[in-house]
Amino acid sequence: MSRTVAFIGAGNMARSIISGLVASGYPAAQIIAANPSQGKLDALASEFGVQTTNDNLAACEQAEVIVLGVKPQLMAQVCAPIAELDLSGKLALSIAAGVTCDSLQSYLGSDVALVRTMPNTPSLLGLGLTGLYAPAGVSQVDRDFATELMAAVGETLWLEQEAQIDQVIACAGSSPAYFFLFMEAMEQAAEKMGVTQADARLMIQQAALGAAEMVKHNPQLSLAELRAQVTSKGGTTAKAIETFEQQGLRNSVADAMNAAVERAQQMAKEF
Ligand SMILES: NC(=O)C1=CN([C@@H]2O[C@H](COP(=O)(O)OP(=O)(O)OC[C@H]3O[C@@H](n4cnc5c(N)ncnc54)[C@H](O)[C@@H]3O)[C@@H](O)[C@H]2O)C=CC1
Ligand SMILES: O=C(O)[C@@H]1CCC=N1
Repeated sequence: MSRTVAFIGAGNMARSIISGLVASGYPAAQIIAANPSQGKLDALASEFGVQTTNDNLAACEQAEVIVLGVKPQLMAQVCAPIAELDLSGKLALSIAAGVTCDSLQSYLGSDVALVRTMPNTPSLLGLGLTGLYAPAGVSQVDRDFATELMAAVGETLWLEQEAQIDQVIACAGSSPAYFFLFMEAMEQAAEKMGVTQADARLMIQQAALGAAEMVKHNPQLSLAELRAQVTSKGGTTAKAIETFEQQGLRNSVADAMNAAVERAQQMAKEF
């Protein structure tokens, strides 16, 4: 049976998960979205038929699972009143970057079982990826429920060490934005060539979708082999790739991913 899930903070990421969950058949009546702004709640209620409230505590009392979906800097202040409730038997699932299990446990107290996750916004379409980590002592039933919940919106990856959550941030949590940036840069370059914005967007969208599907459907081929299939000797792609390599694309990507990890580590000290 589905457990009642309260989303505390119903912003971009929570909305993506809610949308994916409802699309996968999770009963909307067992999802509660709690957020201060009425506009977001009204949109969630009309789009997905979920319950809504601006009372975090009422939502947490009603729910068996509490998804903490607020910004990391608000986590301590949002958890303080929740910790006053009887949380025994409840599962808290955090989606926040840079807030450790130790911090979460200190904010919520020891009665609650904790799973720390790192999802991403493609969950909206059921195409997400969520990294999950739970401290020792969290029951298999709770681990299985967390897996079931996040598997409804995409792939799941259990992690042995909490520090691996920061790797998931760099590779999957933050990375949809890297691809959007790349596509944005391509769109701008295409427009400078005289392509209309609509045509540029369509071409880039199809190339990105097709490339991702080719990766998915050809696990036997390395990414370098897939690239080689497009790259005719002495041809156009070779020139484009040579330009990326000469301008240090690989270093830029590595620096960016390391910067994401470092920021997550820094946030873990702040929040
Ligand atoms: N956006 C993304 O791609 C991802 C975000 N995350 C994590 O998800 C969390 C939320 O991020 P976003 O959804 O991007 O931010 P957001 O700003 O869109 O959502 C946060 C929501 O919390 C609400 N809120 C503020 N104060 C509150 C309170 N006292 N009680 C209840 N709700 C309150 C805000 O009104 C807002 O709707 C962050 O901790 C972030 O690290 C994790 C993975 C990916
Ligand atoms: O930018 C952030 O901090 C959050 C975590 C991963 C994606 N968005």
